[in-house]
Amino acid sequence: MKTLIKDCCIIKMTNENEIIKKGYILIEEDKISKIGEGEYKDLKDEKLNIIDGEGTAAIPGLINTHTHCSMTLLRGYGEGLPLMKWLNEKIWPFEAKLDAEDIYIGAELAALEMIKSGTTCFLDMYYFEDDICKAVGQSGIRGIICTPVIGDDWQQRIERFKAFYKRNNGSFDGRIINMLAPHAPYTCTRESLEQSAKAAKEMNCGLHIHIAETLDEVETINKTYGCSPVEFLEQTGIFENKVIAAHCVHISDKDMEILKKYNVTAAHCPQSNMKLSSGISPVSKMLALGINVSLGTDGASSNNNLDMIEEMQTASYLQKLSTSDATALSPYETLEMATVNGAKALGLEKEIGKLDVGMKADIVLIDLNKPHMVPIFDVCANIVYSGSGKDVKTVIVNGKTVMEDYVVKTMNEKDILNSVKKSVENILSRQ
Ligand SMILES: N[C@@H](CCSC[C@H]1O[C@@H](n2cnc3c(=O)[nH]cnc32)[C@H](O)[C@@H]1O)C(=O)O
Ligand SMILES: [Zn+2]
Repeated sequence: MKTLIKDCCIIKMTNENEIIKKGYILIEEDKISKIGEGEYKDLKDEKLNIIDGEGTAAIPGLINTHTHCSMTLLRGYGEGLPLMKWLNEKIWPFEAKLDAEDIYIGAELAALEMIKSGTTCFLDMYYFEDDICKAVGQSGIRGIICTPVIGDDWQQRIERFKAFYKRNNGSFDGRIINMLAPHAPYTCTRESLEQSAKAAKEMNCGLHIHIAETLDEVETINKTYGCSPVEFLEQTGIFENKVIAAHCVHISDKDMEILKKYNVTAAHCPQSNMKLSSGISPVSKMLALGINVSLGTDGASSNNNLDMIEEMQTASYLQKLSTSDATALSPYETLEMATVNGAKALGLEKEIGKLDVGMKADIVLIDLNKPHMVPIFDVCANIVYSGSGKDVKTVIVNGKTVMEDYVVKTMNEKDILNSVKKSVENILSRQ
């Protein structure tokens, strides 16, 4: 069965000037087979499932390149603290009580929230990874699910990763991919970082890590190793792999040169950085230097949601403010961070991040028939500045419709919300 989306505005993300005012997208199997202006002509010969796109804008599914999915269970928990206090005093003690079932429910909640706000692919760093793969696989979206390397049992974790990777990488029609995630330079030892780098090379997979999130971190690393977090990580061999580095807030010009040299992607998380008072990442500067910068929400408890449209708005406004330049991060450039750059970060640029013939059909329809969305002088500005995840009407991933006309088809929303309540009650009752 083929699916035709008709009469929608199409933002292909192939070129800023290539926005189709009214056109169609034809989907065959998991891919886009035709895309064009006006009406699709060969209607009569084909059996088509038709989605009326009138009054919507089609964009590539949004790509969240840094989150901890089941932290949805910690939404609103541990407010008003800076990173280290937040982790040590609130988050880590809470996480110590979670079991596989909690993580599964938290991941379902995250997937549901992502679908409803237009995210079709995300990069995740959380534990009970097998359960996360299952929840995400069943939800219909794409997930790059990592095994975290943190703490004293890092050797076992790296070994665990190898078996985990064999079990899950490429599962659910290729929608699940696995990477290894050494947590951060201040929670990993030199040896555990070196061994993570080695394992990733052996498995030919990517690495996901937090880098230079706070000044505290920079000071700690400087005291311990006499250099910056980025310089230290270069020594460990981490950057000889595909690396997605969350945050990159406190980085020097020299650090940026290193990131550029190794093609490291910086996954910018502006709302989390603002909320934990971590600082402002030099995004415009990195982009000008040719560093790939993508976008992430971070976990729901430092944000407090997984809405990538809101995140785009924050990213753009924050660069305008911090550089004193109103032209900084235009709506189109910000959309690029959440689509094209995200795909590039993950090594999936030939498959997702753009709407074009031969690309996977990961498509989001944004509702423009709303008071806050008219008039339309610049459709990208309407989406990034006037819109939010709540304007996402229809979502297609890998050719399958996971939400149509605001109704999620792959998950039972009511059941999930009930399970979350029960799960949190259980967690709080544990010692
Ligand atoms: N403690 C678990 C989970 C590690 S996953 C990643 C960890 O990153 C934590 N985390 C979430 N947001 C941030 C952040 O912004 N910076 C650093 N760590 C974070 C999160 O709470 C979680 O503990 C284990 O032993 O496997
Ligand atoms: Zn994080």
